[in-house]
Amino acid sequence: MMDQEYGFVGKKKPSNEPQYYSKLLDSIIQSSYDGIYVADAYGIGWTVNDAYTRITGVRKEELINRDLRSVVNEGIISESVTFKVLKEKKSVTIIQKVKDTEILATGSPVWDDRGAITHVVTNIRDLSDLNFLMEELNTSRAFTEKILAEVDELRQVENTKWLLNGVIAQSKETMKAVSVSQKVAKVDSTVILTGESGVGKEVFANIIHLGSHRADKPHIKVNCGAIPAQLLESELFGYEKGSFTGAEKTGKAGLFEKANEGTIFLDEVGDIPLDLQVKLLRVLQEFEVVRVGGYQPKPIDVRVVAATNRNLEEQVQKGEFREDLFYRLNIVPIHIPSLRERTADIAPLMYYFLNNVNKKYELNKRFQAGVISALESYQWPGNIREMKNVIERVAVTTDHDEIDIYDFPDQFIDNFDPKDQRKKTSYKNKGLKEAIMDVEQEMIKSKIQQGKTTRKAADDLGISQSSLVKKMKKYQLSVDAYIHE
Ligand SMILES: Nc1ncnc2c1ncn2[C@@H]1O[C@H](COP(=O)(O)OP(=O)(O)OP(=O)(O)O)[C@@H](O)[C@H]1O
Repeated sequence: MMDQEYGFVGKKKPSNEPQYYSKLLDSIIQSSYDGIYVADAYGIGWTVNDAYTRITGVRKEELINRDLRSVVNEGIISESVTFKVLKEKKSVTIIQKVKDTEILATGSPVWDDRGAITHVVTNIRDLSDLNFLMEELNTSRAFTEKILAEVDELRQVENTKWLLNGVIAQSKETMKAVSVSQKVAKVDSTVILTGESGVGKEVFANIIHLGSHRADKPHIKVNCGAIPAQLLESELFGYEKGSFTGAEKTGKAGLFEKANEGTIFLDEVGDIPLDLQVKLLRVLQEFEVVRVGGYQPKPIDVRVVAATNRNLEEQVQKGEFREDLFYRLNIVPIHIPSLRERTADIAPLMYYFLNNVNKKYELNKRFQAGVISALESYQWPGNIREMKNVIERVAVTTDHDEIDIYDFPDQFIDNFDPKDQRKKTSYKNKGLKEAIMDVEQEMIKSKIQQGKTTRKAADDLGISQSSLVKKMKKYQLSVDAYIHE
């Protein structure tokens, strides 16, 4: 059965003769890819394989039956691992020089039944082979690191896309504010966002919080102007039990405490009454809060982002805002321009809000040609908030799908000058190039206004999707605000 298992059936069984094993051992030693050299307990060379000669260039006759001491003395090998093994009575690995080749030599003792060393088997490897492998490993490690860094970068870009998802930034002015916000998000400096009501200061506060290391910690938003002055202190800093009538029995943590480890967004900071401003200044200086009715300061780790639509410098001059608090808040000021100052954002914002309403209410509304340019010249006193609301209102109240300028409230129509519109589309006073560009822009706008995807619009216009996207960029028609399938 065993014979069958091992494939000896019909063949000659291996001999038990010592010569047979000696031959077998020799062929095992010869078949090794590593160099093998065996010496006896006296340091006399016993056998050596061809790989040893291949690696070191030392011929068999220089080693076999020769005392290793003389081999070392003749400088054939730099030092003997065999003698080290014989001395230390254990396996030893050294780096050895054999005829100018650096090799890694591992010597291992062979023991007899009485515990004496009879031979030392030395296994050698060319270090240049190993160095080569090491280099390859390092190269492949460096390559892997590069790939990982690229993956990280891509992930970062993805995160940025996600972060900016829903934030339209087409104009240079808005892009600059976005880029400063993203930079400042990485550090803990106090930021003050300034700009008229409805320009998107809260949107920028979100960019800062979400881009910071505090992104998964609380983001507490306080509209300081909306909370009655007498309540604001206890809202911001909390109160101890029984500190005033109507207070919760257990006391209450303030918004600063709730924002611990995260970000607190102090909207309308210019509305904070003077007496509270002192307390806020202390918090910003010491980073600790004392609850109303309490004495014990509590340390807090909060990043402060403030916003105001007032002119704080003017308020300081009038004595309505503390100068020291102003400088504390004004570490990184970011001004968000009004919509009038960034007209390049108007068209993409309009499409963006109309798309949102269409999706939300399953509508199919689109702007009639001319509506966008009329709205571009509107003054937008209420900024983006006004635009968002008016587009939603017009989209849901009109019966027809094509939104006309006359569907907008009166102040928009008052602003709309049809003669001016005609002038805009009259090419008489223009050069050929300019007139062609105007027609091109008008045609693209009108296709896009029909709510078409860039692919469909490109088909209709008889150009490729990529050249449509290029042209949209050229005419500053936001590409991101449109659908691309
Ligand atoms: N760049 C933008 N892209 C898309 N939507 C925006 C953008 N900026 C603002 N909005 C939208 O406009 C509206 C008003 O923005 P937000 O509340 O941030 O303005 P604000 O400056 O903080 O106003 P206030 O001074 O009154 O607090 C919000 O619905 C917001 O989502």
